[in-house]
Amino acid sequence: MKFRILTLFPEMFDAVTGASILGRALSNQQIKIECDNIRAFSKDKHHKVDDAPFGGGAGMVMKVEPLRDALNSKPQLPNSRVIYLTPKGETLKHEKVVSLAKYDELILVCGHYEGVDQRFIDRYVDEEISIGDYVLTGGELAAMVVIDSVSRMVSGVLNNEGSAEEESFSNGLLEYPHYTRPQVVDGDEVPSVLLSGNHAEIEKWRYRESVKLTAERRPELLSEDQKQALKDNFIKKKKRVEKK
Ligand SMILES: Nc1nonc1C(=O)NC1CCNCC1
Repeated sequence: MKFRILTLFPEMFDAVTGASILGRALSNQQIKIECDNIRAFSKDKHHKVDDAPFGGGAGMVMKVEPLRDALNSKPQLPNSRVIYLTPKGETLKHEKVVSLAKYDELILVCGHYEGVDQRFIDRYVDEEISIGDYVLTGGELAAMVVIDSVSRMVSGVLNNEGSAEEESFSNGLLEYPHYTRPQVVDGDEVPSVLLSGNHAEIEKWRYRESVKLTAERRPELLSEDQKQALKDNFIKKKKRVEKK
């Protein structure tokens, strides 16, 4: 199993490679860990990898180009999977760990700041995974959890150590999609409402996107009112379509 990590802090992974079980698995070449520093792929003279969000709001968003160029800097193995670590992702559970262990290569994308431009996710990410419903300062620790839990499934890595228990939990809505400059990249555009400057509309759009995304991925997180609002909205849209 090869783990490739796209990160701004490769030095953080020294913590994993020195650990006992994983350290042994590395020296036995049962697993391989390779870090690519995203900042090295910024073409900006200040090595910028982030920018302000379209539509306003707090924080910064990671740009598409440095991430894309870091990902494309090496060929992917035939049986490879690109995973973005984010609270919006599917919560990592045992079944998922087992299924990830079947790949030859996992490419783990570690975000920072408010998140990553949605267009990178849409075009390059195979799967979004969360290690739990809390917010970390960066995706690196989540990547280490994936490396640790999946490595345990690689035959020969665990001699006779016990197996772990994982539980999931849930609260709140999933975040709306993020976008930042440039306005068009690889032909992909930013939703026009975010360029409107109409903060009331932007706020409504962001809430609707959060409820829509949560309904798709974590319906158990929705309150009864939110479920009813989605149903009402669906019926209204259906009636509008039928009238046309
Ligand atoms: N929980 C999480 N499971 O995977 N990643 C998680 C996370 O909190 N990522 C941060 C989200 C805010 N931006 C920096 C990264």
